[in-house]
Amino acid sequence: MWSVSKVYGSGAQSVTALNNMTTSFRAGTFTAVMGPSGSGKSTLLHCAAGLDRPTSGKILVGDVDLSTLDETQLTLLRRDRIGFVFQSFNLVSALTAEQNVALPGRLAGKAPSREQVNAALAEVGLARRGGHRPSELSGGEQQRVAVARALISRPAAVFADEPTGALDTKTSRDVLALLRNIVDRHQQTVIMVTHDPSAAAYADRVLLMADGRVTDELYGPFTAESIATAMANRQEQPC
Ligand SMILES: Nc1ncnc2c1ncn2[C@@H]1O[C@H](COP(=O)(O)OP(=O)(O)OP(=O)(O)O)[C@@H](O)[C@H]1O
Repeated sequence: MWSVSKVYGSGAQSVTALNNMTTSFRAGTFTAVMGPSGSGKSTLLHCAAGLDRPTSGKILVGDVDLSTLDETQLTLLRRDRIGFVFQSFNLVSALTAEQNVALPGRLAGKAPSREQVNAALAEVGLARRGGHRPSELSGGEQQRVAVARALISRPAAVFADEPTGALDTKTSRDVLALLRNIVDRHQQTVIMVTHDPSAAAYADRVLLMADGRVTDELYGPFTAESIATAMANRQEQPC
């Protein structure tokens, strides 16, 4: 994305969520996006994933300039090339876990086989829960169904917004290991917003944001401590 700005509202009420931001996400890598509340992390994710349009600037997914796409084309691009693991934006409540996992493929006219669906659910440890609806699953299990859905359609990029925010430590580690796995084994690209240094430690790179811009980039391998220390040091620096 190049020189991207996103302004919500207008006049005195306007909020600049992204301020001339330029960055890129290399294919087959795992990036964590961190920064204080309100720094623009979710807005970055939504714009980069084609869920929202920037006010100005250019966003390329592969060689496609998102601003040249109409709503239908944008929907198709999201369906075919992008996976989402969002807390608030997850599963279709009327469908079973199996049906949720199969849904993107079915919508794209490439319905996965029962074996593929079962293999994806087994990979996230839910082999026996395929017949259950989201309301019958815990938060962590629902999140793992969302990861299975991202695994099965093999989108080029997977966007995750606080994917472990509501999970306990053990379940968080499982979900993060799954995200790491889709990068290492399948060369998919993962972009994850998190507040948690131990979640960010699974990434190859950490983007630190403040006031709608990238203020720093850190490169792994990381530990939770190394990220926490780097963030604390930057906060202490005078502006
Ligand atoms: N729909 C909206 N209308 C008006 N302002 C908005 C809207 N969405 C976000 N903002 C504002 O844009 C700024 C960036 O928001 P964003 O959600 O991207 O931050 P964030 O870094 O993800 O924050 P958090 O860590 O709290 O989730 C904030 O000041 C927020 O209040």
